[in-house]
Amino acid sequence: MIELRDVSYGYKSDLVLDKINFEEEDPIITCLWGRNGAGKTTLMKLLAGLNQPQSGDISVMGMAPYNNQEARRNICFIQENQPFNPDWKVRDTIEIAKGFHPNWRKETEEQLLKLFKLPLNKKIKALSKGMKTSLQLVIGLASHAQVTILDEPTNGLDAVVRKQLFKVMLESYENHPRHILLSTHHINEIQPLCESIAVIHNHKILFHQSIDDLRSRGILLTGDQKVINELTENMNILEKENLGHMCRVMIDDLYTEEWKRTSNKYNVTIEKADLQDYLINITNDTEEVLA
Ligand SMILES: Nc1ncnc2c1ncn2[C@@H]1O[C@H](COP(=O)(O)OP(=O)(O)OP(=O)(O)O)[C@@H](O)[C@H]1O
Repeated sequence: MIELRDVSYGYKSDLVLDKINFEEEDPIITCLWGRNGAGKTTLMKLLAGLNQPQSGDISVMGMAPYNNQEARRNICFIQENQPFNPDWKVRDTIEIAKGFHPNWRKETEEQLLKLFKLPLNKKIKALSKGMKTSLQLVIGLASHAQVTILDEPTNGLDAVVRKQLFKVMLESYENHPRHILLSTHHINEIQPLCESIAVIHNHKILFHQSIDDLRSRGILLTGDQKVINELTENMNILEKENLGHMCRVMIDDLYTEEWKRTSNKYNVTIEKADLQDYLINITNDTEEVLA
């Protein structure tokens, strides 16, 4: 459905994406995770055909998206600050968006409008941040575009609405599978939705894998420093904190039954590391983490 081959892109002399490769063959919900400025929006704009790669090839449903109206009919890209006309009403904005998306589904539109309680007669400039995000989501999801790209889709939404939104999004995806790419830097809230995750770091796709596999990575061990040092020798230590003669470390390994047995044997406490903390640590290039 989407494919990027050796794609590079930068702004003036700043390289953002360096010969990246990324592919999703089937309908799937993918989370694109990266730290601030990692290049998530840049990648999304390339996929949406708003920018042209400086080298490499992009294919969306078999077509290069840049400057290609036919390819763009398959794509709905909702940016973080969607440039809606501030003087349009919510109702008009939805009507105009409909014209760009041949797969538009009225029932998804109505379901989401009800969920968000959006005031149809209000002008864009009079909407709160959460209302603007809600409007973007109505368009993004009701478009039923084969490739739906949502940049930071939950900004400004409260916890209750976010939960309901995820339910609607999953139902809509299950009834009408399509590729949904969501960017975030808060994986914990979005991970129940996603089947795969791609992490951008240092201009590259650091990894792209199933979210289930990622969930089992990252272990926290707490215990006597000497014992922990021996247990973790030659391991990739992501974080270390000394607490008197005790210490607590995060290691990059699978949280397995074997690790549980080992920690029990050596009187060391073992916990599964929080996913967001794990991602932050594996994308932390500063030396002090390991001090
Ligand atoms: N129009 C632009 N002109 C110049 N530099 C830009 C432009 N847009 C983005 N950049 C730079 O490109 C890099 C990647 O930005 P991008 O917005 O793609 O990252 P991001 O992962 O979406 O970040 P965030 O999570 O903070 O939204 C950053 O260093 C940013 O400053």
